[in-house]
Amino acid sequence: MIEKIHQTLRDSAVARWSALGVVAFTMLCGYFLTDVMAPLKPMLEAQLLWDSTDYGIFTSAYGWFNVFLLMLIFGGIILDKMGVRFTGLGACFLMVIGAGIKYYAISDFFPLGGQIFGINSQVMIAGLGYAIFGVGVETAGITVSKIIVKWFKGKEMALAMGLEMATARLGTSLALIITVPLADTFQSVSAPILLCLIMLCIGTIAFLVYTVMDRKLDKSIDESDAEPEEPFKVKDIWEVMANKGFWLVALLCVLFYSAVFPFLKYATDLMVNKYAVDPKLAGIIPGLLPFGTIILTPLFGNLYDRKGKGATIMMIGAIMLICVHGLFALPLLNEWWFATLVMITLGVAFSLVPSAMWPSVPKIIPEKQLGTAYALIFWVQNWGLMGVPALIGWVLDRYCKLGGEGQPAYDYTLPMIIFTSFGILALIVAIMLKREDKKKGYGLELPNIKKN
Ligand SMILES: NCCCC[C@H](NC(=O)[C@@H](N)CCCCN)C(=O)O
Repeated sequence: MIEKIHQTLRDSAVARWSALGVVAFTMLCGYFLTDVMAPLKPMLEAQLLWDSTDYGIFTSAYGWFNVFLLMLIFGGIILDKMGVRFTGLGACFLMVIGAGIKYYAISDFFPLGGQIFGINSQVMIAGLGYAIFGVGVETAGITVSKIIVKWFKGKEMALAMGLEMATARLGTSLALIITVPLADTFQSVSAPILLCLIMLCIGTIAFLVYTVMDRKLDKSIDESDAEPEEPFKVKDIWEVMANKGFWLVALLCVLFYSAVFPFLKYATDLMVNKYAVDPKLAGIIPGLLPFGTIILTPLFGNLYDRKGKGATIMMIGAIMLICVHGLFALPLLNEWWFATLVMITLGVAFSLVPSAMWPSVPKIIPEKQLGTAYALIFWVQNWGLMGVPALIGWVLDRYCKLGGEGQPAYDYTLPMIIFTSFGILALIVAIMLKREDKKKGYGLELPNIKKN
């Protein structure tokens, strides 16, 4: 009898996995647009006359509003105060608006030749759209993280987070693999962006469906005799920020992700310039990376749920990251098959760290502060997502130009040394996090599934 009183909708496996499927699809649409321009870099240079600095500026726009206008932090506070339905829908609308502006800037309707602040106006307007989209997709990301904790705490939380990331990264894979063929078929650089825009509209409808499920979950929680959650207060932000474990996760996050997502933005170009892969096929090799993580992230998440060892998993991932970028930096085996093997190894590293890092946050931070905590971590991470692509673009133009025929050719050694350094710093932070866990007893090395 008592058991029955405590039942809520999250105790239904069908309900919680369906809810996950719906929000994960929304994230897939978001990730598709996030990475759609990466394989187009050579085309943007050849057809729209962008250079690497333009591309770096555009790519860094993703974080402009999140970082400088603190939009992500506001997003986290709104999330904790207003809940997942309101915040998630708002985030979806921002993604659609941003994608629309970006499409307009890259399409044939846009008048070429202008400048804003001395920068190609097409780059700036596309950047503006990407910046608005960036606020939307990042806020959607923290909202979905909170949704997963809401449905899966004490259950298969790391597996659920792993599956959500896997689905979202399917969007990255799609972006890397189908973009160039699509642009070629329609003879237009903007065609893939239009497809993203349509997908984002469908993703928004999917989130609308989720809001119905969320309402039902809240109703079932109200009807059970579960303890009501304490409301979020502004002082909670300071509490989160005073937590050393939180800062170590945030630092690990920015260092690790700075060596992966910004790398992916240049990986197609690296394949062309270092491994002499045909530009039409070059997106396939980096496209394997998210594909690998699609299988491995849930697998490692499941391992963490059952066996624990979260802090150790993060350390192993950081070590692998160092080896991978080190191998890309070294002047050896400039062959496509070697690049493919190294990329697959990066996929393993990129599955290990996130599968353990994100589900570790609820072990360090209480649930009512989770929106704010995830938002702050994403905010710190966005400094890297914004700054590193711009830095690499500048380094390529300034120090790495080789002056190939027709298209600019680059020596990628220096950028790869920069990415390797992020890996080394990430390893140091991962070691510190393991020590802090021992001291404070967060339970990062313990399984997530609570045995009844
Ligand atoms: N439950 C946490 C999910 C985070 C997933 C993580 N995403 C991010 O870190 C985003 N801030 C950046 C997304 C950039 C997309 N190219 C992930 O591993 O995808």
